[in-house]
Amino acid sequence: MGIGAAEMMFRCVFQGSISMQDCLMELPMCTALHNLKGICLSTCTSRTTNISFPKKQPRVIVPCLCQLPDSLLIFLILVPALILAAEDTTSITMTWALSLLLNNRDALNQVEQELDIHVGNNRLLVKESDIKNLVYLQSVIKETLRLYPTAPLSVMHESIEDCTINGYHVSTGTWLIINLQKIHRDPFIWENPFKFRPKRFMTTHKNIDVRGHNFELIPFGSGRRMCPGVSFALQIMQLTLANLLHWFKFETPLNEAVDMREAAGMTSPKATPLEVHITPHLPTFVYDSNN
Ligand code: HEM
Repeated sequence: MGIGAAEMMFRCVFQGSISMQDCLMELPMCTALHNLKGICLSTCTSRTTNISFPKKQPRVIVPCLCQLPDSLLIFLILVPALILAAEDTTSITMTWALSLLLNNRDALNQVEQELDIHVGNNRLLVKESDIKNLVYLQSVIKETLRLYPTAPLSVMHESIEDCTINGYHVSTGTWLIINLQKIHRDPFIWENPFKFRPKRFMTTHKNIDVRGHNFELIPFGSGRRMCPGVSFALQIMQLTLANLLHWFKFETPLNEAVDMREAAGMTSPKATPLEVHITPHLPTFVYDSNN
């Protein structure tokens, strides 16, 4: 595939530079989609030919979508879009969190201690109700999202009317790209901005959260188009990371530092795969139990 499916959708939705048909041609070929793709392609072709687009407007996806039946819309567009938006982002963030912890063994020890205290080593599952007690782990996730926001340049927005922000005139139709990573590493806001210090969210930045209210930390964006998956993402990441670190002891091969180089793209995955050695962390009988 010359261009990623996500990027295709992006260009289709935001720039109108690629038609919906081309965009759908690039969707991943999972079995369900393979069968449904043909239906959608023909549906789109027949439906879009009768749509008249305003002359000056680029051809965008929304008018096409509005004409699809709801069920088709959900299965062909919303479900893949949600999978695209949800899968990469959470797995990339968890990989960075684990990498940061492996390069900062004190922090890793602290997470393990917290789990020992609040979950204990005679219980297998960390439950949702445990998360409120795992404040250090929550801070680890926040600090990871600060240093490695999954969408470092967020998502492009376009102003729909002239406005003035902080004395700067912004005309209608201006494209706005926010450099989240730059804001998250601003030395005027964050002391030692490049250091991994989860504790800052328990002390100096205790009241800063990631839900779009504090503009110094907006990995999920802010305002009416901010990420609707924020609560789900935080819950999944906290629960998954807590369980992984509770079940296993993580180490790097030969105890080497993890390579923290980032790959380029709309999202920012690690440039190289994360390799770890895992060994059981709990007594054997706990793994045999179901609790
Ligand atoms: C670490 C996890 C995640 C991060 C960092 C993240 C980040 C973002 C960002 C920065 C945006 C753009 C906001 C803007 O335009 O200002 C966005 C949009 C979006 N996200 Fe997430 N996201 C994550 C997980 C998820 C999950 C789990 C879901 C779904 C279950 C999801 C669904 C969406 C959708 C549907 C949009 C588009 C919203 C719109 O345009 O109105 N995201 N996300």
